[in-house]
Amino acid sequence: MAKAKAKAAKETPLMKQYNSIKAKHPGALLLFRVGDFYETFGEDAVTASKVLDIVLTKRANGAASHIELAGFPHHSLDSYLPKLVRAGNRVAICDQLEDPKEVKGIVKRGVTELVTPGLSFNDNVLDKRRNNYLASIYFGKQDLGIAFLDLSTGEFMCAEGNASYIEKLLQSFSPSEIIYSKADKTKAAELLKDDFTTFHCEDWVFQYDYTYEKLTDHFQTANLKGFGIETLEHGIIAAGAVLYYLEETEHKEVKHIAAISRIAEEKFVWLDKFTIRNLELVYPQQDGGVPLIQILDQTVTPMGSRMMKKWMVLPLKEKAPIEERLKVVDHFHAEQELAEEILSHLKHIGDLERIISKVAVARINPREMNQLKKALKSTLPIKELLKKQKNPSLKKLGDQINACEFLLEKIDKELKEDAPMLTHQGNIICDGVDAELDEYRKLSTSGKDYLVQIQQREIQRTGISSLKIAYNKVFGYYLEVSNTHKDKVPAEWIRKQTLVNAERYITEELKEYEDKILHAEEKLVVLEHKYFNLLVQSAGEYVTQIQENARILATVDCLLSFASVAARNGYCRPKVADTDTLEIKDGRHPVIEKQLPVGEDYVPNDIYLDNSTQQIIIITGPNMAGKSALLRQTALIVLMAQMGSFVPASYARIGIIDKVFTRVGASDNLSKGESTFMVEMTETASILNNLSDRSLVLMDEIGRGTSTYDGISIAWSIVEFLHNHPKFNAKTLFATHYHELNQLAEDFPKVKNFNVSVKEVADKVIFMRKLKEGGSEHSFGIHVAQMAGMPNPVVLRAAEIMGHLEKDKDMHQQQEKMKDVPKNNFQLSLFEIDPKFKEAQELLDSIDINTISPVEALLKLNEIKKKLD
Ligand SMILES: Nc1ncnc2c1ncn2[C@@H]1O[C@H](COP(=O)(O)OP(=O)(O)OP(=O)(O)O)[C@@H](O)[C@H]1O
Repeated sequence: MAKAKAKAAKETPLMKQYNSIKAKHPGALLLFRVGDFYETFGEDAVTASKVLDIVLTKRANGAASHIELAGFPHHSLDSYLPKLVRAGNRVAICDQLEDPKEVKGIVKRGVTELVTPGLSFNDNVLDKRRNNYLASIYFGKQDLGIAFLDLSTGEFMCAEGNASYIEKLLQSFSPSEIIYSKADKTKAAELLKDDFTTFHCEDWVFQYDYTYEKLTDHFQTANLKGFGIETLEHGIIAAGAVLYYLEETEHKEVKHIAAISRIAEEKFVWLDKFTIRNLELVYPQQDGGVPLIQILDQTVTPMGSRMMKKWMVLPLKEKAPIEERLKVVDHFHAEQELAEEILSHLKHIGDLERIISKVAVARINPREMNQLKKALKSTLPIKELLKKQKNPSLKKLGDQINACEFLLEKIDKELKEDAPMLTHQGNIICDGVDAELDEYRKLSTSGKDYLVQIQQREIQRTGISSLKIAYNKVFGYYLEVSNTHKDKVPAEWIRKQTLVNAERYITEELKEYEDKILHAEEKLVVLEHKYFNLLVQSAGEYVTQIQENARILATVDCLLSFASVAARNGYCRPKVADTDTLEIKDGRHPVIEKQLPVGEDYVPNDIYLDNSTQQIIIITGPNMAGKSALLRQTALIVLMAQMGSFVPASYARIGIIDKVFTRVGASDNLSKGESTFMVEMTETASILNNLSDRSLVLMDEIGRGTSTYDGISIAWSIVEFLHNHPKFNAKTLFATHYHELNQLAEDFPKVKNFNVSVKEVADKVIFMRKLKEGGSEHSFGIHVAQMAGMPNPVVLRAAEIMGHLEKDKDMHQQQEKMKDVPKNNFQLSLFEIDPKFKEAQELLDSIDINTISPVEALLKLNEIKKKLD
């Protein structure tokens, strides 16, 4: 203790101040403003020098010792800060809170912002085409609450549900940072693995009353009913914690967060986390892969691109909104000229959504304000064009746009077109806004001319032909008179200095101008700053309207993108219906068809599925035949249709799907210590436990990860389960190498066999890629091995072994054997499927038939009925 005190006493005052600020922000790298530099000390300096590649030095810390030091000029903050944040650091920016010129001794300093990966306004930290979400998770007893905030756009949402729903949302929104309560460290680690940057807050933050109040205080509402989240207890806790975290990180100006919404689970197709990944909707599974979004996203504004990402992970499942989107796409598709014209204006809009957020938090710079003007200017013609359309949705969108003409005019009148980025550079405000400002500007630019005028006038008045006006630091501007003209100096001039050949004078007029000139620049900066801030304030009144404009423009951008992609790629408008049939004619894979070598055409295929005659299709065919492509393209066509996009097919009738499950391809969990087979079974189990009557299930090579017999048996029993399910007829595409599974179609009427055809010509396989009815007889693995360039001896030897095995009785009779599988062996126990059946069974078991009265029996029956409802 005494030692620490002695050490503290020896520290320089600056380091004392540093240490006290640093102690308040544990876990953050502190950028400490000293003069024109941001300095880092100690371990922070070591980190900063490594991440930023700047020099690490040592500095004497009073008599205490030496300390590491690394710094950079303050104007480089914008380029260095993103690097620090992207390297996973939380960065506290500590600024000087007083003007050093006006303070004796040490200036007051304080943290003005804590930039974390999930909370940033900095354009260099943010990716234009992606939302930057901070997530907050509350672990309830059973369910979890979750909230997402994009501080850069003001978008704020919450939801609650079981762990798998939360996982799905995390996968969909991929937040840059997640906060949770300290007490839930273990649960969080289990849920989040190492996949996210996390931060834990104190436990007391995650309390219902506190968080509820935080939200109502922020939104200035009596309750949360208007946002539709009043009953989301867990969601509220998570969302309130986000607001606490904003305060903790010094984000106090957040009025652009004007609302919170519920992520309406019931409106969107359920895509489990494997499916979003397996179908490569927004991220490729492997480096260099192409996700679907790359094909569909031809948006021209950043907010359009961000909205597109949301549409991709949240496809709709209600007919009306899907139809609404499709009709607009159809309209743009038919009216290419209109589409082109709107696009030409949209291209000038820029990131209106993020710019208006910057207005709300007063972080906008003059150049961005000009971008806002440009955006408003381009909004107007878009509004007019939309209003003129016959399509009612477009008309409505046009009406909803607020052109903010008053603001546009104001910016136009007050802000200089070529205003620089930084306010202290001046040249921001137009002439005519303020007379005082105009005068200072005149003085600062033409001040020297005034001096020349004075000089000329005085030469004429006094006859001192060699009269000069000059400047020095000691007494400012002066008149210099050579000794020959000394006697002509007027009486009112004040002599300041005598040189060998000349004398120097000042005059009252000169001093007045000097004062004006010298301070003009300074005052100009202050006044420009003032009028710019007033302009920002005026724009601040339009935040909600412009946020709404941004949303509308983003929607139009996405729909235009769908239309242009459809035109470019020959897609057709799907028919969506509330039926249970799925019919696709000449379907193609939207990504693979783009990647085929020149001259090779994608072979289109038909798919038909329904719940009563053809519920499950077993697709056999050799490796490389195109089975996986077919499975994926079916799901992608369904999802594209339900996003509101046209689809790669000649005809598509989509009975709306509410859940898509995929068990496709090898998983990448191997590195996390789970075997391929275990992963496969976990994913399959999750599918079978979550089915619905409108599900689309894709299973590719189930059972590949284990021995043949195991694999066939598991695959067989899964198909039986899906077929015999007492409640749900999930439409299923089942791709397999095991031609033995073709036997299933004999026993189960809703199972049909198809194969992706190949031709064998002179010992070679030609892939026809055509889906045909019927099973296939054998596999073609050896031919594919040959195609892959396997050395010939290996191929020949494999063929030899195969011939030998085929002779083997047991193997040869496999297919025969499958015929003898005990029939209807599955007898799905109702009670295993749904817990409510179990409860009903328990009630039944508890009845003693011998003693129960008729009335009691009726009551019991009623109770059982209720349980099963
Ligand atoms: N309909 C098609 N038209 C043209 N090319 C196709 C078609 N379907 C697939 N292909 C091409 O064939 C390749 C292999 O297809 P896919 O992966 O679907 O085969 P597979 O039968 O699932 O094979 P495996 O059993 O080895 O996984 C694809 O990458 C694609 O390039």
